Amino acid sequence: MSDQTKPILELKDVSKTYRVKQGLFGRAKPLTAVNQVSLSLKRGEVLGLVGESGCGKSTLSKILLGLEAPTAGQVLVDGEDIGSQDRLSLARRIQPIFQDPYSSLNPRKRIADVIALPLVVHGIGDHASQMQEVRKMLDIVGLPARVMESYPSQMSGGQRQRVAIARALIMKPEIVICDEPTSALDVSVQSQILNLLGDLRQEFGLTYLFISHNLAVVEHLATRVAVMYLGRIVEEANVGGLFDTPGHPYTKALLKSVLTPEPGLGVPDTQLGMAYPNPIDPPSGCHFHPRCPKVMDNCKTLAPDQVATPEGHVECHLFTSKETSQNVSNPAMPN
Ligand SMILES: Nc1ncnc2c1ncn2[C@@H]1O[C@H](COP(=O)(O)OP(=O)(O)OP(=O)(O)O)[C@@H](O)[C@H]1O
Repeated sequence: MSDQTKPILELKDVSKTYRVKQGLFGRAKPLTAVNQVSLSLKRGEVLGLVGESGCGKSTLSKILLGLEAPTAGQVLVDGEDIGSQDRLSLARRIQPIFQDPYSSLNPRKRIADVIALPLVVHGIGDHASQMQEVRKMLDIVGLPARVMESYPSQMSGGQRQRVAIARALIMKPEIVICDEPTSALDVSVQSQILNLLGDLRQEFGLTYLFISHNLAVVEHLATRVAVMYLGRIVEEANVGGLFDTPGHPYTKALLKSVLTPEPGLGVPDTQLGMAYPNPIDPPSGCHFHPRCPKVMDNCKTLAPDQVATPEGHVECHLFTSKETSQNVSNPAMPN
């Protein structure tokens, strides 16, 4: 039996830099989408990864699924580097559920074939046993067996997301990367899918990386939360701590955005004024400083170090600066 206390998923200083050409004759410039990210998930944990559009969430999920190679750093599953694993063993360990089930399901395939696809691709079982597995999975996700003959276009958004969940679980993975799994759904259907994901986690002991720009959705499922800004994890904490005593000014802005109307829709309205920076030309010092309501002089020139907090860690000069030394007795709460 595997060691339950050891991390099942570990990212060690993972970075991804693309070379991006600007204009027809421009020279390619580096764009760092993921910048020295370290994360660790224990079996059964749900780590929520939150941040605005463009912060690097999807790039990180592609790295975890083996769809992109990191430029630097290591991803370990059960202590093994994913770079050294073949596609089948990786697929047996990590499976994705994407945002828009319509575009991630082949519209020309019957639901039975959509769900069986991972088994077919990896040559697992014969047709009869694959169809038996599909029936089992449909039952698990709460769909009747008769939908096997249907096509994605004949199903509702919620039903399609159940199909996507069945397809992910048919490989009996240990880890599921849920990339905005409810953002494309009506608010009423969102909670049904979140409840289903919660139940499945209990039943199968799954570990989730739950990616979302919506903290309200993350609060529903996550045990811990990592907040990402311009490729870096700027704060990580247990879910209760992050919501009760957020440390980073960016986390506070994201939390305020949860209170805006229609929390499930669109990108968060962070009320931070300036637009999100372009990662091809990141601000100096702390990348958040041009938008930060608490900006200090050293924020403009110095990148903040990671500081431990009672709940996790944070990267912000408010936690290290002499200007806030009066708060050092409670480093989670500079005002
Ligand atoms: N293949 C690529 N080539 C060049 N730049 C890329 C590539 N993929 C992503 N990027 C850039 O990397 C940054 C992070 O993108 P990413 O899609 O990971 O962010 P995100 O947080 O998932 O955003 P969204 O929620 O909109 O999907 C963006 O500036 C994006 O333009």
